[in-house]
Amino acid sequence: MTALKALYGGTFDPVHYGHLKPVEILANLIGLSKVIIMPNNVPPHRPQPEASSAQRTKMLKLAIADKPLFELDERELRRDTRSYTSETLREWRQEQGPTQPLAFIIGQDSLINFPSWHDYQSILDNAHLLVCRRPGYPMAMKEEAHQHWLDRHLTNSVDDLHRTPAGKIYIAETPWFNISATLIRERLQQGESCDEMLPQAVLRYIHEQGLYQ
Ligand SMILES: Nc1ncnc2c1ncn2[C@@H]1O[C@H](COP(=O)(O)OP(=O)(O)OP(=O)(O)O)[C@@H](O)[C@H]1O
Ligand SMILES: O=C(O)c1ccc[n+]([C@@H]2O[C@H](COP(=O)([O-])O)[C@@H](O)[C@H]2O)c1
Repeated sequence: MTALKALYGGTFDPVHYGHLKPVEILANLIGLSKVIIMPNNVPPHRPQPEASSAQRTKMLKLAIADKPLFELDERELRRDTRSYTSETLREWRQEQGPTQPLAFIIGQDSLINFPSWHDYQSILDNAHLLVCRRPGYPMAMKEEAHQHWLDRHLTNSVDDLHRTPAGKIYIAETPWFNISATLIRERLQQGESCDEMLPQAVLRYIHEQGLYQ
């Protein structure tokens, strides 16, 4: 059996424990030996981040320096156009061949908005979706047609993820972490502590660079 490979895309402005901890637990639950973190360059569905791509990448490097589970993929940083996941996964699929099991990791909030993503249907042609739970977001889709789409692709079987190349959605029983980059940026701006929310090395870098003031 070929090992399932998983890509974890995000804006990471900044990276925090709400990104890292659920995914470490997910990796244990379903047997992922690597998670490839991929910062976007031009987020498709939100304003440009406060930190530059170089600063967000540096923060990711600091966050994963002592975590061998994670490695970094900078491919989206080399594109100046919007970082559409469908394009990235098409390219990754071509590199990995048609039978390699591939997955894209998202949080529950991203799943709810997933049908608004560019060419979203094609994403499942190239990868599975692995979803981490997140507090404050519903588990049901907003529109009935999208709920049917979700139901058609849902699986509870970890074996399915490892044995098929793409096309399944797996909602993992990961714990809730009530942390967001927005909350961290707001707290830092108000001079409030964020010590428990992100790695110390990332926090030090934020202060050194004068970010989020
Ligand atoms: N606390 C969390 N629990 C589970 N998933 C999360 C959490 N925070 C972020 N994610 C997921 O990580 C991915 C990257 O998220 P992103 O970089 O936008 O972080 P964010 O905290 O949501 O940022 P912002 O507050 O700026 O919108 C997304 O798929 C998102 O759903
Ligand atoms: O392709 C799209 O249309 C699309 C729309 C929204 C988000 N994404 C991707 O989903 C990941 C999480 O997005 P975000 O904005 O929550 O950081 C990140 O890799 C984004 O580039 C992709």
